[in-house]
Amino acid sequence: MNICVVGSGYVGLVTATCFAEMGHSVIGVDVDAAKVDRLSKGESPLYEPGLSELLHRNIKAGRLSFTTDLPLAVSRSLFVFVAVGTPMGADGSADLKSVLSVARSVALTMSGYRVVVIKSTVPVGTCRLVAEEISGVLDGRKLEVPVPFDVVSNPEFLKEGSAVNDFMRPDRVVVGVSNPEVSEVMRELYAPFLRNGHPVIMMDVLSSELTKYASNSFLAMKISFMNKVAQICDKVGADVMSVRKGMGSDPRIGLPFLYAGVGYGGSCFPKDVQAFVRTGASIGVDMSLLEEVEKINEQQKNWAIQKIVESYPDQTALKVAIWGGAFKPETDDIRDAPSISVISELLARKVLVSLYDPEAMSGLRAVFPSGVEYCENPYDVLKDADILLLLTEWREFRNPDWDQVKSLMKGTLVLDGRNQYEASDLAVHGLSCVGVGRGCFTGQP
Ligand SMILES: NC(=O)C1=CN([C@@H]2O[C@H](COP(=O)(O)OP(=O)(O)OC[C@H]3O[C@@H](n4cnc5c(N)ncnc54)[C@H](O)[C@@H]3O)[C@@H](O)[C@H]2O)C=CC1
Ligand SMILES: O=C(O)[C@H]1O[C@H](OP(=O)(O)OP(=O)(O)OC[C@H]2O[C@@H](n3ccc(=O)[nH]c3=O)[C@H](O)[C@@H]2O)[C@H](O)[C@@H](O)[C@@H]1O
Repeated sequence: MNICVVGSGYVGLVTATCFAEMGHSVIGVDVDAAKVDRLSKGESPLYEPGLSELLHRNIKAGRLSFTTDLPLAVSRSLFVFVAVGTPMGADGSADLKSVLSVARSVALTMSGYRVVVIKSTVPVGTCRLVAEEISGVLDGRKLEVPVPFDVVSNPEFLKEGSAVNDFMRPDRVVVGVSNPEVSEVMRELYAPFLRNGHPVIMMDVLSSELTKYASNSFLAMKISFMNKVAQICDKVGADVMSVRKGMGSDPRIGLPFLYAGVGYGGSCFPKDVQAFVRTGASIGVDMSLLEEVEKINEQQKNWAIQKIVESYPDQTALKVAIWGGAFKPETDDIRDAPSISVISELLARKVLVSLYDPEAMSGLRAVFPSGVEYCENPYDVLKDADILLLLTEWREFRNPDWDQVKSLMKGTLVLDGRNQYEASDLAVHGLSCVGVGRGCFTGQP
């Protein structure tokens, strides 16, 4: 089938590449000419495991191309996937400027039936707005025979760092349609991705739009809940990792997404929780539950600073070495990463900061061009550091050479913001480890 995907960011680029991998003819569109230029040469502008290889293969096979020319792409495609950004607006609601501007351009271009698929995360009711925008523009053109079209909601659930795998093997695909005839083509499109029995869940458009916000908000709520449990654990001397196991083994609760840490970040949870709160407010539904989720997350981002101040009330000439700056492992994305608030606060306190991250350093350099010493490997950051602070649980930080760590550092404190280490293991090497929600835990059952 002929598909165009508008927006070539984390979602759009993965969507375009994976559809091409399934044999479709795909055109990726973006307004950013420099991005399109790099993509046309087969260079991925973002780090996502497995993506570069698929990108190369499909460009070479002639199934995938990129352009800034939206009319050209729409003229050649039956499906127009919209995967542009929906950033947080000034009042916390989702900014739909890009989505609606794409809708208008599509309307001005399409000469025959098109399926416009909204993949961007958009508030409930947006597909209706998109359809109105398209019809309005069509009316403006006073066509004698109106061009038929369908607007479909197809929220995306991929996670950064495993985006290709999530798209190629989704747990489920949610599709919201207002015209039952379009369900069949959507099922056909996704069938090759769902060979393992996972379903395409068909529903009405409003429920589909809502499913996306309900899912992200629920996941954010699980994390904030565990961060609250971790605060209790710290006070009473319990271990949040044991509590997680005990709770999560109940299948009604489940183990995933119960990790306490330095707070959730990324381009989606923070903005989607806020947007969902705004949706509630706009229709008179009290969303204080989610306001609390957000408040707990903001507090949690301060965890490292609190621990540093407790151990070093005077921070004169203090040096903190940081491992990891990306908002999670396997990505170069630093949007709303907890590292940004931690580093800002450390610099405001005149603390010396050194940092290593395998993929996110160029992004962090743009945010903190001075004040942070960037190092090319995890051990260089440790020279004369008083504290080692783990903010992102990259695999390469899992089993470091603790003797080397100890010999390079001036101090002995390891702040484990992702609960990757056992205090008793580090004690053997002369290091004291403080985790999240296991601060008082001695390692003795
Ligand atoms: N990043 C993620 O893991 C996920 C994101 N989403 C949602 O998908 C949407 C896109 O997110 P990302 O891919 O992360 O954003 P992104 O910021 O990485 O990419 C958006 C792209 O759209 C382009 N763009 C903006 N306006 C355009 C226009 N008028 N015409 C053509 N291109 C345009 C931008 O230049 C950019 O390359 C958002 O609504 C987000 O909430 C959904 C699931 C996962
Ligand atoms: O809409 C989106 O953009 C996406 O948002 C999240 O995906 P993503 O933000 O890429 O990454 P996650 O793995 O969900 O992690 C988000 C944040 O939560 C943190 N987290 C995650 C899990 C956990 O148990 N504890 C925890 O603190 C991570 O460190 C990270 O900062 C969702 O998991 C995806 O399903 C969704 O498609």
